[in-house]
Amino acid sequence: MTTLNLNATPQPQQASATQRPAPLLSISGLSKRYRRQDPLAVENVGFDLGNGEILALLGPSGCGKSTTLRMIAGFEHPESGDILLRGKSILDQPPQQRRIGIVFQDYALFPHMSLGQNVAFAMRHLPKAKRPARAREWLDMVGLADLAERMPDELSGGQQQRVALARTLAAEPQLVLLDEPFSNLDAALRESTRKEVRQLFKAAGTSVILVTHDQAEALSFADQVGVMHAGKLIQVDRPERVYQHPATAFVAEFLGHTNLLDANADGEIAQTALGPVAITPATSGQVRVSLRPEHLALATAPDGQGATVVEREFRGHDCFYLLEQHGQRFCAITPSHTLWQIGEQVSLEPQRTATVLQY
Ligand SMILES: Nc1ncnc2c1ncn2[C@@H]1O[C@H](COP(=O)(O)OP(=O)(O)OP(=O)(O)O)[C@@H](O)[C@H]1O
Repeated sequence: MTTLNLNATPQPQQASATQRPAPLLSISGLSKRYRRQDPLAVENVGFDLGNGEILALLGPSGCGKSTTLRMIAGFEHPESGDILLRGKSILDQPPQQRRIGIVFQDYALFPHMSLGQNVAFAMRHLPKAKRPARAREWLDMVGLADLAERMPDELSGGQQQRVALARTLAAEPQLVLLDEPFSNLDAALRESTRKEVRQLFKAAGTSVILVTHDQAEALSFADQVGVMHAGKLIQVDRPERVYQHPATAFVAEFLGHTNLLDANADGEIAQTALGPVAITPATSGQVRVSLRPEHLALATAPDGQGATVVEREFRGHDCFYLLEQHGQRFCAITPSHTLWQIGEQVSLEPQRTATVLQY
């Protein structure tokens, strides 16, 4: 288990090139506009992906995630920028030459072929005689070797998704792109499938880019999370860093509930509507900070003092509260062993360092 030191000095958003081995994929200044009258669908996007690394591109509908993926795959051509795979530009290569595997939402197995045939179909780089045995190995890797003779319509959605992955991996791609691959699965299956698929990629050492608008999926599946908004890549960092130290109010709010507080900073402390709060990075002047609801502690306050509980959502292991103090609203999440009722007076005590946001 990783213990987060929330008071530590923030690390740079991306480690410098000298600390990291040469990336598998390096994207710089990537922009795309579909029609002249439209705004840029993707604007000046850049990031690196290391060998065996999983990156999630996360953002709301229409922010440019799929367009970025389609440019990497070669289905769209960028207006500007470059895409380097193992140090060489692939912009002039057609999709089939890029050796990039893609898994879409509708995993589209060939309905008239057995699972074994579906997987073998992807292995055109191997002699025909070797394909069935190798197909079994890939199916074994996704835990479905016993079902090689079955037809796709004889499988559950999660099993079909695993076959689609086996088929993608069987082509031995340099990089795998996943476009919302779990969104057709029901909630319980989605969680278990994505856990299995992550283990599979890690075991195979596959480099992956996942596109999703589901923050829980991005945080649990990826080694790095890139948050996109209106065509721009706002922040790329480890999941715990983007959650604990969001760069902007948009990132903070897209990754979960937060308290956005206007504050007057003086070094490592800022004055806020909740009193003095420790902040990072140290700064001075008027700032806006993000304080997560689980970083606020509640305690019973005398009548007429503190905040009033306005809403309460009991969630089993914890409880989500909406509170009002001097006309301002705050949210808090506390363990459910102690519960406050709507209308009760509580004091709000910041427990952790708040993050100074960029405007
Ligand atoms: N073929 C197209 N022609 C014109 N505009 C397009 C085309 N494809 C996407 N767009 C526009 O480009 C922008 C980015 O779309 P994109 O599909 O990349 O977003 P996204 O983040 O993947 O969204 P979603 O999560 O809904 O798939 C949107 O404004 C969209 O309407």
